[in-house]
Amino acid sequence: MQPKDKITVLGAGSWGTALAMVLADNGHEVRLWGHNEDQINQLNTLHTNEKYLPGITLPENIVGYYSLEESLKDIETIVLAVPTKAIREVLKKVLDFQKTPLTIVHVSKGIEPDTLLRISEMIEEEVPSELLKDVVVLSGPSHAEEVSLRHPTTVTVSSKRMEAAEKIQDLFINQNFRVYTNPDIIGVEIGGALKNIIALAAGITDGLGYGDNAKAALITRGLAEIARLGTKMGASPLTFSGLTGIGDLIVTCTSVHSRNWRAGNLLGKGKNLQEVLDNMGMVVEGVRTTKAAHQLAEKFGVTMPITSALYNVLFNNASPKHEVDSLMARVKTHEMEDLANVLEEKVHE
Ligand SMILES: NC(=O)C1=CN([C@@H]2O[C@H](COP(=O)(O)OP(=O)(O)OC[C@H]3O[C@@H](n4cnc5c(N)ncnc54)[C@H](OP(=O)(O)O)[C@@H]3O)[C@@H](O)[C@H]2O)C=CC1
Ligand SMILES: O=C(CO)COP(=O)(O)O
Repeated sequence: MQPKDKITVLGAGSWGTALAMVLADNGHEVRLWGHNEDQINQLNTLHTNEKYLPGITLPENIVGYYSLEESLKDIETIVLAVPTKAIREVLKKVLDFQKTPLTIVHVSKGIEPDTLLRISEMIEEEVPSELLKDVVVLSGPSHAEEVSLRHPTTVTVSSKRMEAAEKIQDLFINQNFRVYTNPDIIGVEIGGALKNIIALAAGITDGLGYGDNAKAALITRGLAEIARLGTKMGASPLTFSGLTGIGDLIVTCTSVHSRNWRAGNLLGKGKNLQEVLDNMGMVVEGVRTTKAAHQLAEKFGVTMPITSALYNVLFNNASPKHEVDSLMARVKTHEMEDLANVLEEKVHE
């Protein structure tokens, strides 16, 4: 039997709450911190989080905290479950109180525009090394709505130190929530962040009424460009055929739970970006990540046609249909570029 731990989850949105439920199901003492006092009161009195997981009853061993300081008392492990753009702000507040080293498990999916840092790198930049024991990422095909119903789900954890990843694997794993390890932290973070771009694009083509051929093309060619950039950044190509690569890409491009797919769908139906984001009520990470990936593609000299097309729709007011037409009219090319290069070299030998 795994020893029971005390864990604080920072961020009482859909994913923070669903992961708190997994930890509570495993018998841990779970503190769920959120910055909305009414929501925390509801959590402690009614054991629900109606805004983010309507209709779900939370286990009673999840205790809501509005005071960040209280929530961090005697804690060695935190799960950071806020949108990427809030990470630095929340970490700065944590550092106002924290005097002992933490293991930080981050579960967000994004890349920071302009700095072009992955989330583990942002954490390492914000938290002084003497207060940071390990950074672990948990990622994979896992919509909060289904995790909260205890439907079978698989995810992957990764860290620079495998013992740290294995410890977090033990904290979360149970009959409904299977956790794998993978030593490739770059690949795990890049796959999780960039699949949101392709999910926005898949939503757009669905909104345009293009159907399954277009979606299959986006998933496959999307994975090709994610892997092309990821390997240039130091990831293992194999990671992209795993849960945090193709796995998360499939779920996000095909599920009605996906906020990125839903936002894309509305854009494809002709809605304006600001209107879509204002009405979503939850984070749509792919918008910022498209900006970051566009910058990364330039920095690493990598061709990312789907990302560029989406960038034009989101930030240059381009028409989605025009961008799809342009993608289809690109200069003809090989499907397997690396294989084609090898074969061409052989012909010339
Ligand atoms: N939902 C899912 O199924 C999954 C989500 N993820 C990732 O998890 C991360 C969080 O997403 P998710 O929980 O879905 O997002 P939600 O939009 O559901 O919730 C975000 C939560 O973060 C809170 N928050 C936002 N800004 C701050 C801040 N500055 N300080 C404190 N709290 C803040 C929000 O509070 P408020 O309501 O007051 O705004 C809300 O409670 C994202 O990176 C997402 O990609 C990963 C896997 C699955
Ligand atoms: O990452 C997710 C599922 O694995 C959640 O995706 P969305 O943010 O698009 O809902």
